[in-house]
Amino acid sequence: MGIEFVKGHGTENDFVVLPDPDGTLELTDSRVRALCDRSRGLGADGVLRVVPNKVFAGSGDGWFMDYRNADGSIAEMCGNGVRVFAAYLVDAGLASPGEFVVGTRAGDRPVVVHEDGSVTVQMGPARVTGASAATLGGVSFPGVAVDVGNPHLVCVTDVPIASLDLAVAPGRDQSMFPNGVNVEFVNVVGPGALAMRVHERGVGETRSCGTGTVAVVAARLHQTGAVTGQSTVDIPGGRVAVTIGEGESTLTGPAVLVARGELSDAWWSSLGE
Ligand SMILES: N[C@@H](CCC[C@H](N)C(=O)O)C(=O)O
Repeated sequence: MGIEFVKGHGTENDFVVLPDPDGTLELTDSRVRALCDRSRGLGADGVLRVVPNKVFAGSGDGWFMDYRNADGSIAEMCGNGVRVFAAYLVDAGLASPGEFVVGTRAGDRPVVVHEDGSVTVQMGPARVTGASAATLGGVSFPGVAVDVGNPHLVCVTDVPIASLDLAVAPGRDQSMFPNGVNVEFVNVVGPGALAMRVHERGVGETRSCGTGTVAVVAARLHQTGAVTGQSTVDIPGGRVAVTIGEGESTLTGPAVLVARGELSDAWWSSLGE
């Protein structure tokens, strides 16, 4: 019997979900790259391995989201991924609708799966850590560095984001972001309304980044001298709502399960370990 998978997305940031209740799946970097490849695999921005906390961490109840970027690298947190992960747990009967907690490398993330299928995630603190700049096409974009468990550089600009070429990774200050960074370009489109495009570390341009949307709202509030507030964020894949509180943030948006199936054993084995 092949390995079970589910395909899903959150505002078109898409994932292959791999249930691994015994923690026995050999999820190598090369297997992640093959799964995420849109020509030779299923195609996705990342992989969400579903493993019990007690298997992953040796203790605890509930489930751990073992997130991998499309290039096989590990990231601390994924805001769209955790919504899809929560929707999968409910759909699979592994959690009840309503409130529960998902384990991540950035810490526990309480989630609420709503009746309409949207999911609210308590994303933890969004910490402004400094100022930096991204370069794109020879142009320097001043930015605000924000840590949402993973690193972000938020560049609010008057240049229309639709005009930017994000096919290549923006340049960054290597000493400030030695492990890479997710870079967001943001236009202010109204009071409490932002629009964003993102180049994700380990992936490339994606149609949405949940941690990125939290980072841009925190950065925009910081620029305007505010500590708390809320905003919608439009991304190419849809819209999410973000609230920044004192030392806490929440993200609400859709989570869609698209398909389920089995990986071919022969294909999986051919990828090696
Ligand atoms: N798409 C995600 C972020 C995934 C991790 C990121 N690429 C990183 O390396 O930090 C999201 O929705 O937050």
